[in-house]
Amino acid sequence: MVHPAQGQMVQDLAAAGELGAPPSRYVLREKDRPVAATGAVQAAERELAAIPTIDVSRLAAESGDDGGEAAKLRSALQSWGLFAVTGHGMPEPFLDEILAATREFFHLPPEEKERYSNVVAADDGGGGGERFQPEGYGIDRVDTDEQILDWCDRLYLQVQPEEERRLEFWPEHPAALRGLLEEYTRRSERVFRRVLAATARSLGFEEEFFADKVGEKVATYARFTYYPPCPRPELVYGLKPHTDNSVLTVLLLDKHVGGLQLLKDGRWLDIPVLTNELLVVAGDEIEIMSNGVFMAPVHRVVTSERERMSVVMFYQPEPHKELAPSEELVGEERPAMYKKLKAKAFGDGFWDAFAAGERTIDFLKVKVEHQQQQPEEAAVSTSA
Ligand SMILES: O=C(O)CCC(=O)C(=O)O
Ligand SMILES: [Fe+2]
Repeated sequence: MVHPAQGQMVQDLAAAGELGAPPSRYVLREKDRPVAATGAVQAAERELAAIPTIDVSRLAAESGDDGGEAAKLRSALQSWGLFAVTGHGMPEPFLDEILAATREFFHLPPEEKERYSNVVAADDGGGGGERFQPEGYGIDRVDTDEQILDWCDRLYLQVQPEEERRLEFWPEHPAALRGLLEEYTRRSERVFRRVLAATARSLGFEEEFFADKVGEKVATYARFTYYPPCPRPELVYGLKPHTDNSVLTVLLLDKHVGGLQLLKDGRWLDIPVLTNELLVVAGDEIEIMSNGVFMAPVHRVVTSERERMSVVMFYQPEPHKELAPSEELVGEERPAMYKKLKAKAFGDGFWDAFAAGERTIDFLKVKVEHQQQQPEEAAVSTSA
């Protein structure tokens, strides 16, 4: 069974024109609305985040002398949960080509994109019907009438391991897209591997510390997101607040239009538009594996009157791997903050959690409830 709203692409809505305001399905409750919309009037209220930058080429230093870059990485992950990446070795024209191909894909006629639809024939025998699957082109999963929908369409593809690729969902047009995606998959994984190794080193572990827990055949998913121009950006989310289902996420952002925001110390900050830098974000799985030393930051996307794109790579552990706080990071001072579960169970839970607007860690009740001091006791001790 597929929810009737599943078939409505945001891009088609936006293109129908004369759209005075987004339909009610997209309109946020007042308390959730992004206060600082992209209009000039509110510009003064917006706060551009001075995010840390890490040079990944320095992280590779074999001698171990990286000029303090790993220490910087640890501090960036602990205070921000994300950072801009330089030294990734990808030439700017290459990144531009990927964004251009993404734009070209989303600008194809609807019937061309529908060939890769994430609504497929139900294969449960008998009755026909359709079902939603994460892979392919469309909107994110709609579960209920009440769910407020995000102002974006996306193409979601598993790119690794290679034998898991379902090429029938890889667009044939524009012709350059497949090759670009293959090349980007290779290059982006190098960034992921380097950052993961340095993350381990920054905690005093061997470089393979996290890599072994993740496995050689990381499950990698590419998400191409298209945020159509929105007539009333202050009423909707491009993408609702969430943390990523990943160990780490590597993002290639639109070079012209901002919109990504980070929740830091209770405030939403704008991630600046980057040019030749990538962005790395810590995901739920590193939060669990590090026993909360690194926390996945909550982020969201706000829209504007201009279209926007991003190409995002999610790196997840091999599905059969156990996801758990690393023993070396658990002790009397720091008891295990998360329960053990299979990487696949966590990954599957993400989609239910995302549709419900919750963090997977909360939705699946992965946090361990530690005995807290009772409020009465606290009151007694302070008044004594
Ligand atoms: O489009 C963006 O800037 C961010 C997208 C994002 O957070 C995601 O795909 O998980
Ligand atoms: Fe995200």
